[in-house]
Amino acid sequence: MADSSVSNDILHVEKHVAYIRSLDTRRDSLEYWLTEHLRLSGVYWGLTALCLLGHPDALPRDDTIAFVKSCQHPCGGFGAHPGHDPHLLYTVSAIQILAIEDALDAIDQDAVVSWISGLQQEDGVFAGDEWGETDTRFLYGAMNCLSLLGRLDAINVPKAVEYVMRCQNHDGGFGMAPGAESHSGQIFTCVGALAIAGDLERLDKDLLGDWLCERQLPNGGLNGRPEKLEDVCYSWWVLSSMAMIGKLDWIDKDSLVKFILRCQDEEKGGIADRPGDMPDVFHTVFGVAGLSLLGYEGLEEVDPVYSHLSSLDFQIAESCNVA
Ligand SMILES: CN(C(=O)[C@H](Cc1cnc[nH]1)NC(=O)OCc1ccccc1)[C@@H](Cc1ccccc1)C(=O)N[C@@H](Cc1c[nH]c2ccccc12)C(=O)NO
Ligand SMILES: [Zn+2]
Repeated sequence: MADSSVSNDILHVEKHVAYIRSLDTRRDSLEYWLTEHLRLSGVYWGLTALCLLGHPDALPRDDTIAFVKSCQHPCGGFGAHPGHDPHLLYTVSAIQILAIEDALDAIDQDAVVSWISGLQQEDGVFAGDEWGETDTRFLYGAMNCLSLLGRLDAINVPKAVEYVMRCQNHDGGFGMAPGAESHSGQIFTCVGALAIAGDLERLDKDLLGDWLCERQLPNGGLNGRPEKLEDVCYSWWVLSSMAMIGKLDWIDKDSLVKFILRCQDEEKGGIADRPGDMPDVFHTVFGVAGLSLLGYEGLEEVDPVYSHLSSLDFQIAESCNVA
């Protein structure tokens, strides 16, 4: 039960740090074992949240790097956990963790690069693994990874951009494939891919900005598609896309900040998808990242393209001028 004495009009930084640090110790919880298939992403979410909250050293750096290394397969790709098959989703998380820890030289980078470039299809899109399912999420993941490694030269970027533009809908949004319905998450991946490729000018920014700001509901939260419920993580996918196209001021920032703060569990720490629900590390990182983008004081700056610390920009800038 929410303790009425604790207010939810401020960010309870220390509670969230303690919540994240407690995650790895709760091996008794069913949730811990049910999320093994997401573990490497979970480490990325926890580490990024701690960095944005100003506590980068709260997770043991050497253990984190050792865990990431233990997930890499000889083929170069990473699984979500030792023994899990390699997939682009978890390879993205692995490279983002190592970039944040400034430990990219701890892994076989050439193997990662050749595995990712091997996933690009004729039409420019990427498969998530050798089973061949394609999605703009994987195209963005490949661009994110390779630009962090300074190896965008290893893939056909113009072909990837051409595929993304084929996914643009008449409402200005993007879906997971050509003709698929506009969806805030897929918009984030398509706009992020164009940003990394340096091709943002190909977007219809006003039409897309209209679609994105219509995601904001009277309660201040944002949803992922028309008629859907508000959700903290969708607030992030919409907000970061708005930031990338320079239309952040089209959002009512004050009511969104209040919505995210209401989603906190002010006793146990952590942020949920909407007020009153159980918090999890995924919504915690995207809630904090959203507050950072909205300029909430005391938070480290977040990079909307890579959804992690903007202090890594020097690396990204270098790799981008490779494109
Ligand atoms: C697999 N995931 C999802 O499907 C979530 C589920 C959800 C949470 N709240 C409402 N639904 N949905 C989600 O991430 O949708 C956003 C999205 C969708 C497509 C593309 C990009 C972002 C979540 C995990 C999860 C599952 C269940 C409950 C809470 C979190 C997830 O891992 N999302 C991925 C989506 C994603 C973001 N960037 C990417 C780049 C490449 C590939 C995937 C992603 C992620 O954030 N990776 O770091
Ligand atoms: Zn969510």
